[in-house]
Order: sequence, then structure tokens, then C-alpha cells
Amino acid sequence: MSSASNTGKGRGQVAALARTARGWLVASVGCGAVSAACLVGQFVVLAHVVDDTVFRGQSLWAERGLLVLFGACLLGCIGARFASDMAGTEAGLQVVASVRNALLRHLAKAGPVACVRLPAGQVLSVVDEGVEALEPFFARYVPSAAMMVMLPLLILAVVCGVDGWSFVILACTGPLVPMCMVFVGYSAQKAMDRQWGYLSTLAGSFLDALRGLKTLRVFGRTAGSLERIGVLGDAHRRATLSVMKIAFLTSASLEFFASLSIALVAVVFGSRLLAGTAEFRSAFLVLLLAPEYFAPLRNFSASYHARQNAMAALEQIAKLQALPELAIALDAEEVTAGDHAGTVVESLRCEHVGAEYEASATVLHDVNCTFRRGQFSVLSGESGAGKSTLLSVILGLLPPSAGRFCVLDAHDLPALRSDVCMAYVPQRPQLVYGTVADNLRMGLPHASLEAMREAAHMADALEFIESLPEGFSTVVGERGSRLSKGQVRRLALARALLRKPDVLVLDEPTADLDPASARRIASAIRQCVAGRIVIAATHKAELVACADQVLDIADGQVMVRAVPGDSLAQPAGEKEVCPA
Ligand SMILES: Nc1ncnc2c1ncn2[C@@H]1O[C@H](COP(=O)(O)OP(=O)(O)OP(=O)(O)O)[C@@H](O)[C@H]1O
Repeated sequence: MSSASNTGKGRGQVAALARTARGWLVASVGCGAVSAACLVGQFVVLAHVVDDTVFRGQSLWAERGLLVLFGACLLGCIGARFASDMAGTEAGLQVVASVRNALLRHLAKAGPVACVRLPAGQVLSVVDEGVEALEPFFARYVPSAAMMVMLPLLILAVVCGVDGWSFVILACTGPLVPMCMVFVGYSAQKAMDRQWGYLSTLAGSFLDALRGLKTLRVFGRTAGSLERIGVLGDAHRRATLSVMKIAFLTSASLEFFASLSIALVAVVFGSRLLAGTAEFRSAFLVLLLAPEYFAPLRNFSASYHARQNAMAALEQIAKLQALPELAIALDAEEVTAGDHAGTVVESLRCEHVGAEYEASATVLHDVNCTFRRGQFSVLSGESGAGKSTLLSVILGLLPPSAGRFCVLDAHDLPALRSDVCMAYVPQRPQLVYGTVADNLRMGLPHASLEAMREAAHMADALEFIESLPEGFSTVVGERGSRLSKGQVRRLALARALLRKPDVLVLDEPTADLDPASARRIASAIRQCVAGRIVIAATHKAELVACADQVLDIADGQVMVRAVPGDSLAQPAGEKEVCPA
């Protein structure tokens, strides 16, 4: 993508973001204007008072009116500057909060299928540091950019009325600063982009190393991984240093121009004062104003790297925002049993459904099948056949690329997806750092202990939970590291059952389990079938043996296998075929 189109996009994004905190930004710039006016007023009054008392023999008492005015301007300047800073900070914080919320909402809509297209480390660093980088842009850069225009123009106007030579010197040297900023801006932006690239890769590598510590250690690759992280850290340090170098060089060149210009004004005025062709009041006022003419330019330069940083961050944010919204939007995400009274989901139906992750790489095509209430359906097939893909379509995480997936209610009428209480046990269940109860309540936030015990009992997890040192209050460790794989799986099943779902979707629910545990889980699943739709993807014979319907997936197509004693001919949930 060309840098011009990037810049255009960046400007569009900035304008859209500025609208979210427009009030505070206007307040910040407005207060900045008041402080600029007070500052100039204060110096005009001071020059008057000093001239009157030192050269015109006036007493301070005679100047009391001007002294009060000076005090008022001083206080007004301090107060307005404080208010401007506070309003700018508020604007920055508001933008950060709104961008982060929007980004998180978008990631939720993109869903897990789209989110895995970017490395987790990158997503993490953008949502964290990337969004934070917008705060100094709106809190400092935007107000200082406004101030850089207002205060120098005001000073130029005053100086123009006081002394022509000084006006010419300031008017000629002032624009050198923004020109210098534009010149260094391009190389600074490149350095910033490089810095962001290293930060994202570093965050991703660190996360991968933490997750795969066990494997790295067994393979003897811990040192190699640490070395790689070290190299990346070093590259990030160097990129940061080059950014700082540009920032320091910019401010040094600015200082040079400012000092040169002020010295020139002083020398020109000094020589004219000596020659008696200029008066003290004007010279004093111009010398008071000259440093203030450059101060906002200096502040602007100091905050310029905030702009570069924000532009680099916006580019990363745009990549996250470009993730497609694959997950079906469920407004009623907190749907639980009872919330959808009146709708009893009778069946789920795939009609000529196709599924793909990337265009032209179809995983499933022309899938026709029905999942009925009170029926346990098993998706079977070789690894990579597309079982999890079909589950993603059913869960609404991947929209069908062809055909349609529909939900039918008790009257065989289409029901809204958001009316359906679904629960899911993924192939690799995720537990959070917290207690057993915390993890169960992710399924149903205010579940009672009794409800949790009941769900745990159904999932064959109650016995092991009660044998833990603190029962339901035992901390499970990072991603359930203090539990066995089988215990994690049973806990995840209990979490799903706690929701009392209409539709229970399970991906390899008996993986990692010994035959006895697998049979117990199969039997537990079988017990849940009454009154709900249960669908599992599995390779395991003990689950296939429990099924009312087996769907074989091969070559992207689904074949319904005949099962002896099909549940259509048998009352719901009463099948007892789980092997002992
Ligand atoms: N997020 C993804 N992006 C791109 N391709 C994917 C993604 N997930 C799966 N695939 C591809 O889709 C195909 C089907 O994968 P899927 O996970 O559905 O198979 P599966 O039958 O569940 O396999 P397993 O039994 O090993 O879990 C595979 O070729 C896989 O490489």
C-alpha cells in the first residue's frame, strides 16, 4: 500500500476518532486560546509597567491598575493552561476507552475463526500498547498543534504593531520549524513502523515461548527460544533508539533555530536602542515575546513523536479492524435456560451448506442433515475431514459459504438463533486462572453451589472436585494447569451443562481420557440428551456407539449412516447403548 494512501486513511481515522471526544478537544483548544491571549496580555502590561516605573518616573502605586491587570492575566494564563491540559487528557482517555471498546466488540464479532488469522501476540500488543499510544496524540499533540498556530500568530500580530524588523525576523524563522518537522517526519514514521513491527513479533514470540515452555524444554530448545527473544528484544531496543535519536535531533535543530532567531532580534533591537532609534518599551516587549513565539513550536516538536507513534498504532489497529466479522451477531449473548421461554428448539437443519476459511478452498460442500431434539448426533471422519468446521457453522462462528443453516422451533417455524441457548465444549477447553467455581460460573454467572454440584455430577466431575483440597474453591492454575487433561474436560462439560442448554455441542469430548473415564463421559453425555440437541465430533468408538445418528464426513461431504434403533423410531433420550 502506498504511503500516501496510508496517510489519507490515517487522517480519516484520526478525524473519526476526534469526533468521539470533540467536546473535550474543543474545550482544550479553547482554553489554550484563552491562555495564549492572557500570556500576550500579561507581557504587554509588564512592558508598560516596567517602562513607566523605570524610565518615566511613575510610582508603583500609580501603576496599581495595570498591576492588578497583570495579576489577572497571570492567573488567567495559569488557569486556562491547566484547564486545557485537563481537557486534552480527558479527550485522550475518552478516545482510548472508545477505541478499545470498539476493538474488543469487533474481535468478538470476528470470532475465534477470524481472530486466529493474526498472531495472538500482535492482537495483544495492539489492544494494549497500540490503543494506549492514542492518548498522548489527543491529549498533547492535537492541543499543541492548535497552540502552535494560535500563539505565534497572536505574537506576530502584536510584534507587527510594535516593530517591523522583529516582525520580519520572526516571520521568516518561524516557518522553518514546521518545515523541519515535515522533513524529519517521513524518516521518523518509518522508524516508528519498524519499532511497532518488532514489538508485535516480540510479544508474539514471548507468548508462544510461555505457552510452549514444556515442549521447548523437552526438545532442548529453551536456550534457542530465549536467544531468539533476546535478538528480537535487541532489535526493538535499536529501533526505539533510532526513534529517540530522530526525536532528539529534531528538538536540537529546533533549539538552534529558536536561539538564532531570538539572538538576531536582540542584536538588531540592541543596536537600534544604542543608536537611539528604538524605544525601551517596544524592545522589552519584543524580547519578552520572542521566546514565547518559539515555545509552542518546541512543545509541538516534543509531542510530534506522539503523532508518529499514534499513526503507526492506527495502522496496526486498522489490521485488527479489517478482520472479517465471521461470528453471527447474538444480541442476547447471555441467553440461558428460561430466557427463551416459549421457543423450544425442535431441530437444526443444514440445507446445501458449504463452508470455507478462504475463498476457493472449500472444506465442506452441499451438506444436508438435520439434528433433532432428544437425539445424540455424532460427526465422524478422519482428522482434517471438516468435523470442527461443521461445528463452527452450527455454533455461528463461521457463516456458511453456500446454502443455509436454520433453527426450527417446536412448531417447526424458524426460530432466531439468539433464542437458542447453546453450550460448547471445545477440543481444547480453556480454563481461566481462578477457582473451580469461577470457571463453572463462566457458563452461568450467578449459578448457586447446588446448581454447580448438579452440573458437575452430570459431567462425572463432582467426585474429583470434592476430592480437591478446597473443593469448588480450589484454584485450578493457569489454563487449568493444576488439573489433569481429563479433569479439565469434565469441568468444561460441567460448565456447559450448567447453562441447561437447548443445544450442546462437543468437540472430541473423550479425547485425553482413559477408556473407563471415556465411557463415563459418554454415559454422562447420553444422560443429557433428553430434551435437547446434542452434537459431538469424535473419532472414538464408545461415543459412536451411543449415537442416535452418525454423520460420516469425507471428501467435504456428509453421509448419514444408518444406526440400528434410530432415535426417530425410539423415544427421545431413552437409548441405552453405551458400552459398559
Ligand atoms: N481457522 C482455519 N483457517 C484455515 N483453515 C482451517 C482452519 N481450521 C481448519 N482449517 C482447515 O480445514 C480443514 C478441516 O479442519 P477441521 O478442523 O474441521 O477438521 P476435523 O475433522 O475437525 O479434524 P480433527 O479431527 O483433526 O480435529 C483442514 O484441512 C484444516 O486445515
